[in-house]
Amino acid sequence: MDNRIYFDENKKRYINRIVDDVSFGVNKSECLGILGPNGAGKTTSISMITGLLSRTNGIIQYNKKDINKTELTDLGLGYCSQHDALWKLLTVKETIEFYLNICGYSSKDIPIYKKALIEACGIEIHANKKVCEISGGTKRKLSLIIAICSSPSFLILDEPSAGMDPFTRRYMWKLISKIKNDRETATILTTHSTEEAEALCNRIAILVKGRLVCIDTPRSIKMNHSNIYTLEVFTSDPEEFEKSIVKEKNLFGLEADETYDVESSMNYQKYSIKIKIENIGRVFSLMESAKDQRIINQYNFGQYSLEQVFISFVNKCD
Ligand SMILES: Nc1ncnc2c1ncn2[C@@H]1O[C@H](COP(=O)(O)OP(=O)(O)OP(=O)(O)O)[C@@H](O)[C@H]1O
Repeated sequence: MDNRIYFDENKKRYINRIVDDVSFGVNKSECLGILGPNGAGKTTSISMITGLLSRTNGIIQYNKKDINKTELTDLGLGYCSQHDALWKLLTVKETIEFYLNICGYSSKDIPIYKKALIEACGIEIHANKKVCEISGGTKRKLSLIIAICSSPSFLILDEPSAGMDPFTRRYMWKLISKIKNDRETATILTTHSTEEAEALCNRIAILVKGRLVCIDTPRSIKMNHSNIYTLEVFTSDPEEFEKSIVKEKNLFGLEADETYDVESSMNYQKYSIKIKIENIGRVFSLMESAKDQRIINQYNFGQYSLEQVFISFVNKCD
């Protein structure tokens, strides 16, 4: 049995530790992305970091202030939860005014900040609509406005762009990056999207089954897997390709004890292989000649993307 599931004699019930041995820090002007599959423990981690959930072990500090010994309002924290917590019957404007009020802005300043926030998020045309009348993407933007309206030093975003179309998502990415750079905000965000993590984050922490399996810059994560390549082949005769090109010609220049992974479907083969750099030219030239001989129709050969590295981490932990 997993040692994270144990029986608590005092409470007379089983306890399941969802997140285990997770430790990291985030600097000013830095964005750390927590990347993980469904159920990895991202929201649980964020909930502990923001004090919404208690924890059994460890320390959480904001600028050396312990979260347990400091008033939440003194931490300088802005939080955007995964689920939009908005009042349906307030308008967008009224919602922003309400939060600016709570943050202590004067009645003279509120209209100025409200206008600036609405413009920054590009939601001017929705400003007078009720929350129940705006789309999911606009609700996410409004939730982000609420998180940033106190000008926080620390910004925590749980899947900020969930449910957004690619255009809105990119707009949101620009906005989050601008906040981070202009206000030197330390940001933590969770995401399933390697594209989002790469676009926004200075460092990425990969969380699988409640454990950190990797934390580094996107470039270093990819570089550490830079000897892994994928070859996609479109062919009407996969068996012939496998026999005459992969095996007989030793397509990947592998030693006798080296192997490759292959996924097959009717007209398609996908190989994942560790390749020595000196064999890369060989793959291209053998694939071009296979194309000339009509053994294959088309191919695609390249280095592992961040997404493939992420999938490989998740598969290794299965
Ligand atoms: N209140 C709860 N009681 C018991 N188990 C819970 C509770 N909340 C979450 N879990 C479990 O904790 C694990 C981690 O959930 P969590 O929501 O943190 O994952 P996540 O990485 O944020 O997932 P997703 O990407 O789907 O949002 C899951 O197995 C989930 O079933």
